[in-house]
Amino acid sequence: MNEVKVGIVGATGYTAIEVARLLQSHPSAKLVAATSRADEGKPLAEIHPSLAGRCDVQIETFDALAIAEQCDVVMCCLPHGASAETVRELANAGTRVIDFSADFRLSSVKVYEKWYGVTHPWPEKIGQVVYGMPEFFADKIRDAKIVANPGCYPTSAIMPLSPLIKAGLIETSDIIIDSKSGVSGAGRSAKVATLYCETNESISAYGVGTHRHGPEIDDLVKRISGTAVSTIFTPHLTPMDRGILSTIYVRPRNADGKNKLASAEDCFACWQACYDESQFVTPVEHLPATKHVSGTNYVQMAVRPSGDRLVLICAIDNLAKGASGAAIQNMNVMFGLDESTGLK
Ligand SMILES: NC(=O)C1=CN([C@@H]2O[C@H](COP(=O)(O)OP(=O)(O)OC[C@H]3O[C@@H](n4cnc5c(N)ncnc54)[C@H](OP(=O)(O)O)[C@@H]3O)[C@@H](O)[C@H]2O)C=CC1
Ligand SMILES: CC(=O)N[C@@H](CCC(=O)OP(=O)(O)O)C(=O)O
Repeated sequence: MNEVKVGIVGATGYTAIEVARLLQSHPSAKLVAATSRADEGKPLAEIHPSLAGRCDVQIETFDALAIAEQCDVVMCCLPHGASAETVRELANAGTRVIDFSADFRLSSVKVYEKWYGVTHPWPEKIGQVVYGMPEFFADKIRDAKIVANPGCYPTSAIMPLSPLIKAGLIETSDIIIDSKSGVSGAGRSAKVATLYCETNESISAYGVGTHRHGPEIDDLVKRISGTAVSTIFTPHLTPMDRGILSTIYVRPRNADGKNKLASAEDCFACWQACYDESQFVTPVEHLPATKHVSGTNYVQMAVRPSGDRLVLICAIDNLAKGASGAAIQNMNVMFGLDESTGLK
């Protein structure tokens, strides 16, 4: 097929620069348009100097029809709440959209409105948009007009948990997810909590019991495994640029009528079978670290016994498999390319 023409809405943020960077080495896709409200008229490379000399796209003001005319697909990199209306305008204008926000990820409007504290502008679409995790939903992504790109923390929990729940190897309640993220996860817009002086040499928990990614994890694990789960999710901000490490404490079950509890080896074998065909998800023997996957679309996961529990460790890069890498992977699936094109 012809080169896929890509636009970015919200082009001055962190996920946008990662999309632009990945597209520089994509053999079958090209960045052709970019928009932002504050920096209209400037070269994109002026906002993201690492693009100097290799990207001549100028930032435009957002106009759905103009963007749709230029692009086969638009990466909508706006904050949740602001994204849904823009996604609707783009879809109505006839282009395909990958939405980076959480506006279409959940199955229920009620749950969305409770956790996000806003009225959804396009509620009838909730539950109709495919979740952009090709490892589980590639068939629907292929023909989708709109794809809801997964959340970063949820990716690091859904991928290790779902196969184990589906195989009945672990209990569905009493799952504790302790996650740590680099500061780029909070986006580029200045917030006091993400300033250097606040984050350097310090680790802090936030959103304890209230973080909006808890319901996303439970919703997706249920959709993938067919079984309802109830998790406890606590995120932490750590002094790194990028990366997420999730440490997940679970209880093993007696699987398949066997009268012994599932072992770490059983879980590892389950992951190997589930992700046998995956080009990015890698069960590993070592304990994964964020550095092992930094700047890549890979997911590394390991399991260890500890007391009467099993401990799952999963590492991703929040800006790659946690956002822009996943979006490129989704785009590849949508346009009939090998899913790893431009990502290896
Ligand atoms: N950072 C990460 O690791 C991840 C981020 N995401 C999600 O991806 C999306 C983008 O995140 P990220 O790149 O980090 O965000 P940033 O804060 O870095 O950038 C946001 C972009 O959106 C534009 N924008 C901000 N507010 C509005 C608004 N109200 N209406 C229209 N445009 C707006 C900004 O430009 P301007 O103000 O000039 O218009 C900017 O270009 C978010 O939904 C985020 O939750 C998902 C997974 C991981
Ligand atoms: C470190 C940090 O602040 N992380 C962000 C989550 C990252 C993100 O962008 O959220 P979505 O994946 O849902 O879009 C947060 O906790 O809100």
